[in-house]
Amino acid sequence: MVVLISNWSSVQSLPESYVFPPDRRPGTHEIPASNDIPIIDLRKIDGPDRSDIVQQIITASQDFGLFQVINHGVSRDLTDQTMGVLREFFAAPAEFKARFYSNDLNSSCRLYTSTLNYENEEFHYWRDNLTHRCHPIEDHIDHWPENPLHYRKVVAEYSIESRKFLFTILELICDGIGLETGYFEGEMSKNQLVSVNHHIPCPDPSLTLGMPEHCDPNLISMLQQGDVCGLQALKDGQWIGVEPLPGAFVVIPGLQLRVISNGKLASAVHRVVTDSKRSRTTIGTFLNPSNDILIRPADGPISSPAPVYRGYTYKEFFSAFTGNNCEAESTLRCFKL
Ligand SMILES: O=C(O)CCC(=O)C(=O)O
Ligand SMILES: [Fe+2]
Repeated sequence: MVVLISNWSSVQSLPESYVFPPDRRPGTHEIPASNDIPIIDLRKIDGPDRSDIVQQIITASQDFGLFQVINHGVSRDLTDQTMGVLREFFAAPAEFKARFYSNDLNSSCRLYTSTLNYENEEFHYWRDNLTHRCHPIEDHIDHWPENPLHYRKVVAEYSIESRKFLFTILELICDGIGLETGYFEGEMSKNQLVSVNHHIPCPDPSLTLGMPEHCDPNLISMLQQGDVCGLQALKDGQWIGVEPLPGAFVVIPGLQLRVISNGKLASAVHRVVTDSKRSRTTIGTFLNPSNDILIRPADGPISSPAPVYRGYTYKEFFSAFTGNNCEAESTLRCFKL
């Protein structure tokens, strides 16, 4: 069994297998958190300001492919409790965590380190990951950790609330790009994952990464960052830091939104750098289409004058994505008309 980094009690120097080739290292140049990343306030979503909020979301998705959301309606109590039980999970004894070790994409709960391809990868990423399948909850919850106390109850409530939040954002996007209400319901968003990244303090953040540069291949993602910096997004060829705002969610439209919007919405390229002093835990919630659903640019003005991608099943897309080393542009080229 692979050794999780969360099982290491103290690491004085970066093991060789985590040292990236020089051209792929993040380096020592400090990347500050950017004030430019749009922050969308949902407080007035039910009043006359709704159309303004819709416009802010569309502009942020076009310009950055990523934005932060405050006053999103998920209680601080719940986000804090969820972070609490997940951090306790990673602090638990190695023997307890070993029960969840798996790299099977279909398992209801899987724990692994670096990537699912640990055995064959050239170098490792500085992270452990625990992914829960969570929709419908009753199909999966019995396979989630049962410790610490209330773990299942808290993570289940979080997954329900985060799903509601993502549907609120998707409805606003529907309004903004002229799709009928409910376009993203059903098979389009059938599979939901709560994916937790945990990074222990890293002896040399300049030499390694917590997650590679990537776009999310799914429909849409949200992230609860905790309070340690690490997420960076690529904007106009430069990396910019995404500030961990207390209580905020980061939203990242996935590549499926890019295709459905006929290329009008962007999906930010992002990566995770490590921290030398503090451990970092983040909670991602991903909505994914079901494997056999047909994805294509939506009908209507959004696809005018003509669709630029052909239709495909999500299964086909995902297989092209992994076949293209999870690189967004080369994957999308396979579906360009
Ligand atoms: O942990 C983070 O800050 C980002 C995670 C992420 O990009 C992902 O899981 O796809
Ligand atoms: Fe991501």
